[in-house]
Amino acid sequence: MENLRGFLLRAAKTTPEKPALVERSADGGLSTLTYRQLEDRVDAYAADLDKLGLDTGDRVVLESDVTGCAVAMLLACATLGLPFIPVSPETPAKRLAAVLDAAEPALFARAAGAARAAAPEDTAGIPESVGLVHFDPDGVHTRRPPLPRARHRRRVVSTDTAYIIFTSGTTGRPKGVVMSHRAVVSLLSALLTEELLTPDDRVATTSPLQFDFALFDIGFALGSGATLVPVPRAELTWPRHFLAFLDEAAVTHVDGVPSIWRPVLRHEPERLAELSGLRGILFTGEDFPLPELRRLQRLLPGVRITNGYGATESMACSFTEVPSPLPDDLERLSIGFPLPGYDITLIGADGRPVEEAGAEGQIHLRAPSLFTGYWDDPEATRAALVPDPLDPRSGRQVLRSGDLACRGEGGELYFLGRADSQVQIRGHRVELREVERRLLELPGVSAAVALLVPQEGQDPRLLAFVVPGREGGTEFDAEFDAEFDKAEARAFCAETLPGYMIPQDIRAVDDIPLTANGKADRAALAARAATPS
Ligand SMILES: Nc1ncnc2c1ncn2[C@@H]1O[C@H](COS(=O)(=O)NC(=O)C[C@H](N)c2ccccc2)[C@@H](O)[C@H]1O
Repeated sequence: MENLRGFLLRAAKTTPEKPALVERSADGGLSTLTYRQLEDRVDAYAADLDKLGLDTGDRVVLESDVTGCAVAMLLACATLGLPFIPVSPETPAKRLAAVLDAAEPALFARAAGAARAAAPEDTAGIPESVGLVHFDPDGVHTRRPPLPRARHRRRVVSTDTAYIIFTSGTTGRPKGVVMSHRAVVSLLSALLTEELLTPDDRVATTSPLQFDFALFDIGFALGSGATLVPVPRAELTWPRHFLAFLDEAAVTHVDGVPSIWRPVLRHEPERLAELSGLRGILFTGEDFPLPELRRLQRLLPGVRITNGYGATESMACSFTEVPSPLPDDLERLSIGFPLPGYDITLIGADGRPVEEAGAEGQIHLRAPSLFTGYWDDPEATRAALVPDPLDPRSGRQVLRSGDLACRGEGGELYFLGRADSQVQIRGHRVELREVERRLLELPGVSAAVALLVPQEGQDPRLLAFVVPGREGGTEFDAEFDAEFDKAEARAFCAETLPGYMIPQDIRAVDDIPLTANGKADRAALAARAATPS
């Protein structure tokens, strides 16, 4: 029976004494949780939760960083058929309120020791109707029991909801991506065939629990019988501490979005090169700027770098090894081919399948891990889960991804950007990623973001921000800013881009503001752009 708990705790039967998690302990050392200890904690939590009288399908908001207790709590929820909704302790109160309002959970489970748990009225922001518990290595502690409810306890089946990830939908109302046990287990099982991990691997995970990259890492590591090593946020943001932690925990793999490497590449390239035990790096979520990727490869020759592509609505769909070394003339990374048992059709603007190489189409995904739908939003669901364009009468649905792609000569896929990021300037379609790619070819630039800032009654302004990154990097070298010649940069763009795609303003910045999940925060850049440079 496909259930997240069964799949993630398989190793408890075969190698119970192996470490499932290695994490920073309160005394500053490292603590280990074996698969048996993890399973015992899952069962203890499940017994405590069961006493609260929740019903199959009742939602549990799980507020925590990625820790052994959080993994045990989400597996306890999976055991009882309680969909969990992961949120980070840093989630702003307003956003948390929006998620609680949409999800109407029965219970709020807060990691003891988290900042908000220490607050005097830590029930603030949690509606009276929602129960509140704290959890720690000793168990689940009830602060406020959930309201009594009619119970229709039933068996948990594989199509039941394992979790709901609320993404900050562009419209402001958070969209809840509902994922079933079967969907998650099928993705993780398909991934096992890629043999990216062995049971001896120690996988550092760097994403917040609210990002499905963290849930993927938990499933990827534990499903492989390997060891999960959560990197504390406080240590992730300091390059020296980050590298020291990876070394101390003898990490063999590091999973994270591209931006986690920017500070390390700039401030500690030498120490990075000394990481001896590293075998693999996996990134996802957005393009990895090629200048930074080349430097990472040069510093870590022999480390396999994998480009994971996909959306929360299917968790993932392709994993492609980055060529090593990257050919000098390589312009963009491929997102390769879908996992075994997955299939992608590119659909053109005319609604017909795109066959020829180089032609652009929207990714439509056939997969066993498609999401159930958006929580309480049938309209958004219908827009994303559409009839199979190749077989409309079959009743089968495919994910209309919103991503554009084309195929190379060998059939491999290239991500071309979001369909909704197609922007128009003076009636011309602007491909923001084309602008970014050209800026990345400018000597001394290591990252670039292009964006359109709408203007009242006028054409929107095309702006760009670039991050300096010399070989061997140093602090934000002031002379870069002084010498960074905007006119020269614009002329450089003009050599290959049509006039309407040349940024009207290009600014050198020390860093790119990031979203909670570590992606470039274009909204923050647009706001920054509004202030005179
Ligand atoms: N490798 C990429 N290059 C370039 N743009 C990308 C890429 N992976 C996504 N994206 C973009 O990010 C969107 C999905 O964003 S998301 O729903 O927050 N999901 C993720 O970012 C992570 C994803 N669920 C995942 C988790 C774990 C393993 C693999 C993939 C995609 O539609 C793409 O636009």
